[in-house]
Amino acid sequence: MESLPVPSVQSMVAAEGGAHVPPRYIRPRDEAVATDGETEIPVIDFQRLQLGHDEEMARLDRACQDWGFFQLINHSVPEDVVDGMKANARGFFELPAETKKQFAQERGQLDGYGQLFVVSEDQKLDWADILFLNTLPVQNRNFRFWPNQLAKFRSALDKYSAAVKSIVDFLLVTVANNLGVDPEVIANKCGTDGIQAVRMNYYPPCVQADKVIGFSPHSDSDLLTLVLQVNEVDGLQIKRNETWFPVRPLEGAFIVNVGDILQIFTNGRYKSAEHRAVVDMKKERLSIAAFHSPSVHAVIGPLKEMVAHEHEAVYRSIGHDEFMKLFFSSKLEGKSFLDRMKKL
Ligand SMILES: O=C(O)CCC(=O)C(=O)O
Ligand SMILES: [Fe+2]
Repeated sequence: MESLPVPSVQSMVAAEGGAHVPPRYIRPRDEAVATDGETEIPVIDFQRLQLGHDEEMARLDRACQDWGFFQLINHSVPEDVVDGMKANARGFFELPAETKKQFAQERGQLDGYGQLFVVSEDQKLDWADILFLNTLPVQNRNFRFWPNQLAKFRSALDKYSAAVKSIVDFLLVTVANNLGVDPEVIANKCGTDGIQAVRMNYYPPCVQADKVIGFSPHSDSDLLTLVLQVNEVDGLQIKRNETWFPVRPLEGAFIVNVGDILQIFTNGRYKSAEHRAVVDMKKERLSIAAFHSPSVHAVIGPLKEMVAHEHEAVYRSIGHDEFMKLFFSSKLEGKSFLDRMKKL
């Protein structure tokens, strides 16, 4: 199978000492950036949700409406599971370039090492390398892309992905309760073959950090994403009212994004979060995102419970496989993809 003709940013930086940034990576950045974003971004306490605190549930509901984004503290993923995943993600990007090449994505496939959303030869590129792996349903796992050079990679990813899935399952029940929808309705969309994928992002330092983008502005296409920042270097930003807010993850917290499918399910009541990543001049940055979507057999469209008689459905309903084809064939351009799901 042919692999994608996209060079690894990491090997490019290693080869040149980062002195030269190829034009294909130079990107304009002119929007306003807030300086005090971290104080405004909602923080949700997982333990309080589990204890059924009404106030915390209401705060979650507001966070999903206003920001589509929050930090989740006091969650139940054990520290050793988080640390094991961080160590193995780092371990992957530290493998020799020749070894990483064995895991290069193949054309038309998502799994593997490379970049996502490369839809044309002349498209501008992100200053980042990724390792993308499908984790659920199990038949979606393509172990050819799971680096067996790292003895503990597989068990670390197994434990981590199972732990974050149980958090997302609980959040989705709480979300349904907040919406006044039977939690079974969302659970049935996921069924026994709900999709989970994990994406490890590596952003090398860049001498012209203000001229490149680590991750193009986008919203995630799924229901809920849990993001873990691996090292101390910040870079994630979230857009609200035309301003980018830098995110400073709280110690031990997950960053949670509402994805496009949850926006569509709720007929727009909840908003998926537009976000991007910027890079540092001197330090590398790593993050791990875990995406959670319904079964491939589910219909993606507004839940009928969310379309009251007086409201019209804002979005079309299409099969999940068709939805994914549409998403991955679109360039990452903020939230423009969702417009393609709007009813005409
Ligand atoms: O690097 C980050 O913090 C964000 C990554 C992200 O948005 C993604 O993987 O979808
Ligand atoms: Fe994202």
